[in-house]
Amino acid sequence: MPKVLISDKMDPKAAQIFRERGVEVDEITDKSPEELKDIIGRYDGLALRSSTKVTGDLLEAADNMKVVGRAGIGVDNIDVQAASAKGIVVMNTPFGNSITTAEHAIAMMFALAREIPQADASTQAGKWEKKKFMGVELTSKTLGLIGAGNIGGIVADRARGLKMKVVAYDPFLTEERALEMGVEKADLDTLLKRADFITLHTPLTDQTRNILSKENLAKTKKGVRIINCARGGLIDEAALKEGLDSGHIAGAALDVFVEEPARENPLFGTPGFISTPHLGASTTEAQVNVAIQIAEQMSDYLLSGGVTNALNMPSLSAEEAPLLKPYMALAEKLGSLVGQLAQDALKSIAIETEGAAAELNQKPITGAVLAGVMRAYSDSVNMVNAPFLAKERGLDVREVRHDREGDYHTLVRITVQTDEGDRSVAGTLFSNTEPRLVELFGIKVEADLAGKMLYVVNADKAGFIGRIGSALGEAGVNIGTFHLGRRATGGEAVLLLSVDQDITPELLTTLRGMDGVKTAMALDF
Ligand SMILES: NC(=O)c1ccc[n+]([C@@H]2O[C@H](COP(=O)([O-])OP(=O)(O)OC[C@H]3O[C@@H](n4cnc5c(N)ncnc54)[C@H](O)[C@@H]3O)[C@@H](O)[C@H]2O)c1
Ligand SMILES: O=C(O)CC[C@@H](O)C(=O)O
Repeated sequence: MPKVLISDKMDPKAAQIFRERGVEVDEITDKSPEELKDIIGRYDGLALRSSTKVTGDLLEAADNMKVVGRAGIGVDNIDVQAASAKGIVVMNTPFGNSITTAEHAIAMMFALAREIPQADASTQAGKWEKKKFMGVELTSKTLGLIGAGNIGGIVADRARGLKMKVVAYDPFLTEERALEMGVEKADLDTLLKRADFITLHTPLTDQTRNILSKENLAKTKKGVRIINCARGGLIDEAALKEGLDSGHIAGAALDVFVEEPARENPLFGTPGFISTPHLGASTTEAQVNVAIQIAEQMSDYLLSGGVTNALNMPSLSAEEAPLLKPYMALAEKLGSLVGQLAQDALKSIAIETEGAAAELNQKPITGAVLAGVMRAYSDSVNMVNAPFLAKERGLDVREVRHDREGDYHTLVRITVQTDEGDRSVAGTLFSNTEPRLVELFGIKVEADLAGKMLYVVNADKAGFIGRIGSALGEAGVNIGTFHLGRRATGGEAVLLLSVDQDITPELLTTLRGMDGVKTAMALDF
């Protein structure tokens, strides 16, 4: 009988379902990382919320682990890459707590507008300070929505019901979807300039970390009120405190913090600041939803191999799995490359297969491409829900099979339509197992997409490669592999380098300033 550990406080329904389905279950919460490491080897599955940190170090000791299940949305407490490397499926419950979290953001907005926590504390202290608490109305105010996915969409809907105007910034939001949501699509600077309230609903990624930086906070309207019920790290907390202290920011409500549990924080006690201890998902309804869903999904996988809402694996039958596995790795890498490189809202994606690839079930390949593309924008996307999300957001997805064999015995090509035109990448499998990029925006290359990489587009000029090498060397960045391609001698050339250290924003600025460089970007696979 498979054995599961529930390591965070979870609704009792989860344990009940595991037992009813024939899975043995232990509920052991509040263990230190060392204590957890000592016992993790006994379990086939780990069910958790946000407290347990599933690090590479913990997974090293998880010798029998087959599935890690997050009863919730964000998986930033799970090292998905390390789990995948160990063949452990990671699942989440992408929709179970969305309404609850959206309602928490709206509650925080009301609390800020009317200073309810402060007025409550003052009244209960016997002060009756009627003149002190002069609020603002929400009606007719502009709500700036950063991140217009599941939760952002529900917040927008509720805010419109409150007669607010909603302006949304989300690179993945199409005009059509914005229209359907009744929101105005805007760039970040416009949103910052116009919003009376700003609410954040993005995952924490390299692109969203400090999205409300000191510089961006300075661009906001005087008297703005800010809500974060998504992830700590989206706002520069020190800059937020400065803004509150100076009076530029009238109020801020945080449910999430850079360091959690946030037992101490410089923001505590700042006038205009209110907080909750990561309660976004904490309602009876949401906790029952996510507990039931995760226990059912994990039991299915452990008992019959059925896969639902996995972040690192598509739904597959037992016969297809071995044939499709290398193609899905290729498809996800190509999708991830396109997602990282295309910085505009994508309008359409065409997934073409040639040769051996065209003989296979296209759905898992498409799912893997879409999951790769959208992982740059969302951490709740997976190979199962990616096609559904793409459709919901108005993204046109086309699958084209070509019977002909081209230069390669098997090929997957992805073409995306962006505001800047069509862009296409293609890859093949070496020895039928090893994914390789063979074409990048029309330029022939040959590269493995893995780990940290640097992408540079430059004018093909003598001495350029030496200068790039020196710039990386001076920054202490070691080059692992070096791939080069060009359209024509002296024309546009691309460099794809795998590197051992992080490409810092400072290094990117240096590279972008070099003579001949048109684009320089850090990529991660
Ligand atoms: N406080 C809580 O308890 C709680 C509960 C549930 C979810 N969350 C968090 O809320 C966040 C959103 O959840 P969701 O279900 O709406 O996710 P989602 O994937 O449906 O939506 C995220 C949206 O962010 C957008 N986005 C990505 N990068 C962006 C960028 N650079 N700028 C602007 N937008 C960007 C995506 O395109 C997507 O539309 C997640 O991080 C999740 O972990 C917190
Ligand atoms: O489990 C929780 O309480 C928080 C969950 C939330 O952060 C999520 O990402 O789903």
